[in-house]
Amino acid sequence: MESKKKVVIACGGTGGHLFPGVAVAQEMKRRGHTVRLLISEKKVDAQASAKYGDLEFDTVPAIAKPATLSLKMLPFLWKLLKTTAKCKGLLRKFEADAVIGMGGFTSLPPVMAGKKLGAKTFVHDSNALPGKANRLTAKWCDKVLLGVEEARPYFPESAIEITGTPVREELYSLPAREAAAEKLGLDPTLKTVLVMGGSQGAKQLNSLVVQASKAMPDIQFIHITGNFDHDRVKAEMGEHCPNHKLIAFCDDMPSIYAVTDLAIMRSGASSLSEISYLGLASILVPYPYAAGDHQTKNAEVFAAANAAVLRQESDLDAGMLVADVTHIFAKSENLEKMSAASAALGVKDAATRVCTVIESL
Ligand SMILES: CC(=O)N[C@H]1[C@@H](OP(=O)(O)OP(=O)(O)OC[C@H]2O[C@@H](n3ccc(=O)[nH]c3=O)[C@H](O)[C@@H]2O)O[C@H](CO)[C@@H](O)[C@@H]1O
Repeated sequence: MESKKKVVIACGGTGGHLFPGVAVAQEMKRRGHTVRLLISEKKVDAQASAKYGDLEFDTVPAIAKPATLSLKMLPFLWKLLKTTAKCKGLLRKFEADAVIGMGGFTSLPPVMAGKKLGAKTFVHDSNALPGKANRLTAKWCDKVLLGVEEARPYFPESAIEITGTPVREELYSLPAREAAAEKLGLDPTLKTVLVMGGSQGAKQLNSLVVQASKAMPDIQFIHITGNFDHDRVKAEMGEHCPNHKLIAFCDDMPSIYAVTDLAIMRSGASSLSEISYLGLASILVPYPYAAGDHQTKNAEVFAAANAAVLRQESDLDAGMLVADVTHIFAKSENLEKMSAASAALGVKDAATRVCTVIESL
């Protein structure tokens, strides 16, 4: 019989790391393993993990490496060592057999601690252009699990497993559109556009969508602004916008996706794994300041497959957004083709694939 393992999943820092970590935890638990998630002390992690009361979380300090070699490296290295020592304590107490880091420098100390204690170590990277922390960690960990083929050239071939990026189990089956629309205060019969800015800010995109929606009164918009930008967008929208609903942060993505016909969003890897899992069409506007412009690389995968329209924020105006949305909705076959292309990029069994690799070592 398969031996049961104790697995630590390091997934702090942003929703893009946390939610795939939750997805892995849910599947490992379902298979009878014991799991513990390490997240950061940031508010965003506390907010995003709050609804997963059946999972066990510990916090470790968030670590960010300075962009350039400077004196700032000294406090970074000190924090790295201190946090690794703290992680060693947590891992010893938990008697971890395996540690998987879901990306970002916040994942580095737990995986380093796991390596020092002789646990099996893994990193998962969901992006087409992998992050620096994962490229560093991959040099000495047992397996590198990738969300997309495009990341393959950045890692040692012998360590690679292509798994896709897991989505949380509540997305496996969505509520009915009518029920979800009622819950969200929307009209289920109207074409519905989801706007999702991502964790790092989408001020300009948020403003452009507000202008664009005013020109498309027959289409309804459900717009996640991010906590930081909600009041500004609300003020900008003004009083009478019956077709445009704002949410600061949503802890019920299944309902949101159940009513979505088209998404206008950043191209963070986790959001992309979700829309492809669900076969949703999109207009992608990469976050312009993402490290190495990796969101453009993510979006290019979707645009090349005709699953999405790719627009750079610097070139975009409200008129272009109106034209894109109008064109996509003009014929049902436009949306159907994009949706089918999106679904073809989705990896339905990503959680199973990740867990099978962890179990195999
Ligand atoms: C700016 C930046 O560098 N962001 C990076 C960050 O993702 P970042 O956290 O910005 O964004 P992602 O799109 O990857 O993930 C967002 C996640 O949050 C969820 N969500 C979002 C809004 C909300 O109200 N409720 C909610 O649950 C989404 O469903 C999704 O699961 O890590 C990703 C994975 O390495 C990268 O691809 C992104 O480029």
